[in-house]
Amino acid sequence: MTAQLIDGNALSRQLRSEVAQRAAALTARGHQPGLAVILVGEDPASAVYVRNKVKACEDSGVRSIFEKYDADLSEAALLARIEALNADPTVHGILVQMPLPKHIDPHKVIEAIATSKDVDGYSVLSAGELMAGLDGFRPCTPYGSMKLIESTGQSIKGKHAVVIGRSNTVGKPMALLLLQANATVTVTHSGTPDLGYHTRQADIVVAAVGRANTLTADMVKPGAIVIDVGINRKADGKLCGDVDFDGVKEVAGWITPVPGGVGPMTITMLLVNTIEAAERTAAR
Ligand SMILES: Nc1nc(=O)c2c([nH]1)NC[C@@H]1CN(c3ccc(C(=O)N[C@@H](CCC(=O)O)C(=O)O)cc3)C=[N+]21
Repeated sequence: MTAQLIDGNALSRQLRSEVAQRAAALTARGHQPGLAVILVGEDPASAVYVRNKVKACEDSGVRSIFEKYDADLSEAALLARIEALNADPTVHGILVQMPLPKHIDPHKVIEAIATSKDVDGYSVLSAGELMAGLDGFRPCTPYGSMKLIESTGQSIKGKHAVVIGRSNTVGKPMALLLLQANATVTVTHSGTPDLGYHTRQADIVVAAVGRANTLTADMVKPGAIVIDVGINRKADGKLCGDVDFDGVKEVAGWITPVPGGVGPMTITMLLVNTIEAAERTAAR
């Protein structure tokens, strides 16, 4: 193994201890930060992530308000719950776990969340703020991925970063954050004919497609930083990312594992955004 492991659990512990201090300070002033987490339906993976989020809140002194609904909950009922949470001054962040059942329009739901409580950073306004270089909540997965890249100590400015995937929640905001950090950014996707042609030139690769073995050793420049956002379940039930970890770790300079890389950092940045939201309210 030539690559250094970028440990998302270790970085999370470090950042979450800062979150816990800020939460304690807010609580002492009568403003305990609160995060509402809404789960609709029985998707088993969603149940795991949501449990991890609620546990992370408890460990950091953030109050969690967990609401679980049956898959047949109506869209109107969900929107009404969001309205109530918008109006609740003890709730600083609202997260509706995706994916939602087919009969509920996720866009409508996201836009119903007050921008000041959009700690997922999924709303059109939050996306616009990121695009315009304004302060606002950044989506947690790309935000956490930036922290993982920064943790290598390597400067991002002038580096060539290649993002694989163009989703609204990861690929697109990731490209914007890398641009903001003065990287030269290439965004590739399922319609890119020769992915390796691009990734071989990359100093930083962020893989976010949701398909195992998308990035293999022959596609990586020696010494590159490789961030694996993928979460795929293998036939044996184990998790793996989009990167062929065993092959790529022999070529890359730095690499994130799955699990233990981006996943825990997604939750950490959710906590950071929630604290930020609570601090803004307390300052008013
Ligand atoms: N409104 C909304 N916000 C989200 O942030 C959101 C979402 N919906 N829907 C699904 C995705 C996925 N996601 C993960 C969070 C934590 C882990 C995580 O903790 N992963 C652990 C392993 C967990 C396991 O064992 O399955 C790790 O990588 O080490 C993974 C994935 C948040 N998402």
